Amino acid sequence: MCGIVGIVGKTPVAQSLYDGLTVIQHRGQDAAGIMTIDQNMFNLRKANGLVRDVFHTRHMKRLSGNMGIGHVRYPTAGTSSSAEAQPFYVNSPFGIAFAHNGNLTNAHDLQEEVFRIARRHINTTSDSELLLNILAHELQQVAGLSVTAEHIFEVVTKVHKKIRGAYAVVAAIIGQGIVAFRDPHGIRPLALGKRMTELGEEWMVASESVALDAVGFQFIRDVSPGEAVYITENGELHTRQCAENPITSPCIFEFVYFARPDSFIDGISVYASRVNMGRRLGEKIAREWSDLDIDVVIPIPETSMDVALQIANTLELPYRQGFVKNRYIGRTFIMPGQTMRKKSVRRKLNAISSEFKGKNVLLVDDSIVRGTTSGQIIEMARESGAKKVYFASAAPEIRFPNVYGIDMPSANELIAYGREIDQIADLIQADGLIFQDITDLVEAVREENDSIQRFETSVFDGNYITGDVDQDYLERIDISRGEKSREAPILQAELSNLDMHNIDSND
Ligand SMILES: O=P(O)(O)OC[C@H]1O[C@H](OP(=O)(O)OP(=O)(O)O)[C@H](O)[C@@H]1O
Ligand SMILES: NC(=O)CC[C@H](N)C(=O)O
Ligand SMILES: [Mg+2]
Repeated sequence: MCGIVGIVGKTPVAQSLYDGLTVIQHRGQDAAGIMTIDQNMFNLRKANGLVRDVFHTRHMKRLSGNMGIGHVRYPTAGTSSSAEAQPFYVNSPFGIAFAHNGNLTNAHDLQEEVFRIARRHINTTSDSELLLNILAHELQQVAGLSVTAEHIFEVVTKVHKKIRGAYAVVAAIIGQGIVAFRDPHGIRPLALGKRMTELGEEWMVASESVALDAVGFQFIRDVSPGEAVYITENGELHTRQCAENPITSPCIFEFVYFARPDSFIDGISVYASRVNMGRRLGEKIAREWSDLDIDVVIPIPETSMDVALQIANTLELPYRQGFVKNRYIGRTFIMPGQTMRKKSVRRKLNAISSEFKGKNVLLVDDSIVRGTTSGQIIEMARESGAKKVYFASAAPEIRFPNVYGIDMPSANELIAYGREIDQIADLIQADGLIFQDITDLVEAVREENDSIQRFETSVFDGNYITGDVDQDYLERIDISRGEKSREAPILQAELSNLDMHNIDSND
């Protein structure tokens, strides 16, 4: 679920890009990068790691210039190699730096086309490098010695026709400006903001509005699904709808888990949607478990806290913090590899025994995906002396792989795949287990903006809105990206031999 930022400023932008990336760090913990443009030169720093570890003072000094883009990566295609960290770069036409959040579903077909039609070489297995080369090829076809807004809109229109899947993109074209666009379904989010300075207007795009807040940009609006935004290096804004049939269908998992609660996506407060999820799930618990003897509601930090508090309010039960989160450990779900995810749960969360001893507890999480967290947390609650442990999930059962930028390529890894609720409860050792209904989840989010008719809900119902995902496709990604394929260390080592950058991004 990577995060992207881009700024066209009047003064150096590196610090704002850095600060913007730190507040969307929750979208990707594997790699980070910033590319700026100064006097007709790109400056790049990217590497594996968190934002605070990748950029040191010496890198920040090198990232001069008033225009630039940044990325935090959560790999959902290709490998975790630093060669696939973003931004990516191509030298023609003009020189383009590029960052992408999402996942293409027709990357396989495009790969061949890029070589056959454009004679372009892709040096990684990243779908984002592919997308950059398609964009570059189309720009090459239309632009002369400079780029106009018309060129950009023509190019994005063509790109929409060629590629399928989820993409929110920002690209900086040297000597010209920054272009940003969102796929015609608007699966991944993208917000536009403005900052007034004495020297004039500065513009920023970012995956989440919270990144704009953090660096003093005022949220203007979401980039519409299918729309392209072009900001010239002088700060003129041009926008146009470039998709023939845009249908707003944002990914519902952004609201369940990915986005920060203080962000607004497509006019919806992520926080308010989570409170609604809590209310609706609380009502379901009251309806279906009226005879249950719950003493206390306890959240599983961090994302479920807003939901759990509302469940407690709805059920008129006490809400207590039974687990303490180690603030130096990030999100476990977006870590690569099941071994690392499993180990991290206990390092990340520790129980306060007194909150469990002799009590019947209702544990609340935003979602149960592989069951890594819930299984271990229930064990911890019992070790701490809980009498009974009930479990509630603010999202419905996740039974289908994700192909749009969440790393769940294989149904077999999902604990709810092929299982009924009581079988899942047995596996995680819960005394009772309840999931939100899909209609309630959708309505909880829609309550905040009922003009949105549809959400991307494939992980719950197997309905892939881009219309190009069939069983064959799912089997292919299962083989290429499933847990087994990632356990092949040779592949990783071989690929890191190809860590080549034509701009210095190292120390
Ligand atoms: O069933 P699983 O495969 O364990 O996945 C679901 C869990 O992973 C996420 O937490 P995470 O630790 O990533 O982040 P958080 O601190 O934001 O809750 C999510 O909030 C659930 O707790
Ligand atoms: N989660 C994402 O947005 C990832 C972007 C891209 N598919 C990558 O793997 O680098
Ligand atoms: Mg969690």
